[in-house]
Amino acid sequence: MQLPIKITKQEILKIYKPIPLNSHKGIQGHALIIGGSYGKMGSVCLSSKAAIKSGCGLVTAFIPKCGYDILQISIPEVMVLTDVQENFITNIDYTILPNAIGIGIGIGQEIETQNAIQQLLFDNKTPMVIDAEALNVLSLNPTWLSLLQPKTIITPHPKELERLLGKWNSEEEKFAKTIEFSKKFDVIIVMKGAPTYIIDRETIYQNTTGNPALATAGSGDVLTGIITSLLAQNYEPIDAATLGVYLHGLTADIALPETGHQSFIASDIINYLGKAFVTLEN
Ligand SMILES: NC(=O)C1=CN([C@@H]2O[C@H](COP(=O)(O)OP(=O)(O)OC[C@H]3O[C@@H](n4cnc5c(N)ncnc54)[C@H](OP(=O)(O)O)[C@@H]3O)[C@@H](O)[C@H]2O)[C@@H](O)CC1
Ligand SMILES: Nc1ncnc2c1ncn2[C@@H]1O[C@H](COP(=O)(O)OP(=O)(O)O)[C@@H](O)[C@H]1O
Ligand SMILES: [Mg+2]
Repeated sequence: MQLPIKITKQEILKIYKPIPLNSHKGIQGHALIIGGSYGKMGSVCLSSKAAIKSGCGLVTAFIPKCGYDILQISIPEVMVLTDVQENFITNIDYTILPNAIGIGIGIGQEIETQNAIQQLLFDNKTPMVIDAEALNVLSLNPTWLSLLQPKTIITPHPKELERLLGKWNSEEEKFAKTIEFSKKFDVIIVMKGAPTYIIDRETIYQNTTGNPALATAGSGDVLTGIITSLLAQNYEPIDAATLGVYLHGLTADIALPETGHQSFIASDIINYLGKAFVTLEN
């Protein structure tokens, strides 16, 4: 196994692209966040707000009907498309042309939702981030993994990773299985944890930012929004993954003196994104 490449500020500055002075929302990228179900609309609010706060020009959320008012009132900057069903997603039908898709947060595992995910994977050619219950749906239907476009980014926490790979008996075996999976399906795996590692075939990246303040509900949903936004802005998938993970952790490091570990919540990741981006301009 190769030694991990540390994701430091020095490495990040090699890939970070400041926003051009003459940019406008039409060329800053359009991110589509697909997720949500009854009782889990907060995850989509967090993810789509994180996306619009990470530099893309437009964000659309595709959600079940029950989330319409919630989304529109929580984040007026985000556009909303709804499924025909009230409480969960059954048919992912849209006519917009997003530059990146983030799917899975709060989406649930209803059989109709599983079928809708399969249909999207059949049709989709857009760069994609797959998280949360969309990963569990892939674990339940492993043959669908062959539908993923090359360099799709998946962002499992340890339990989601275990559902995809099966159990491991040591850290070494976990990395070996993850590398094998990345090679087999040509996907980038963000192995969330403390620290987070990113696996791109045999290359391993190790994040250097973040702290236990991030151990709070919704912090992964926010990460999905950030990475999807960067993908929509035309970052290469591996660069979107490393920059996204670095900025996500950095928000918690910057916030810590003010919030402590305890009072930092997922919305604070979004609140501190601006300060995290500013460190890359100096
Ligand atoms: N406000 C909202 O709308 C929110 C909505 N959300 C949405 O809810 C959906 C379900 O997501 P989820 O991750 O809570 O459920 P699930 O996959 O069963 O994992 C839980 C189990 O996994 C484990 N585990 C997790 N992390 C681990 C670690 N670091 N290290 C080790 N183990 C770890 C741990 O298992 P245990 O250790 O207890 O066996 C834990 O009990 C999803 O769609 C998400 O987007 C949430 O984001 C919250 C805010
Ligand atoms: N102790 C910790 N140190 C650093 N990062 C952490 C720690 N605990 C959690 N995180 C980060 O928080 C995020 C949690 O993601 P996830 O479990 O998917 O949360 P949720 O599904 O509630 O949004 C991951 O990015 C993970 O790396
Ligand atoms: Mg999660």
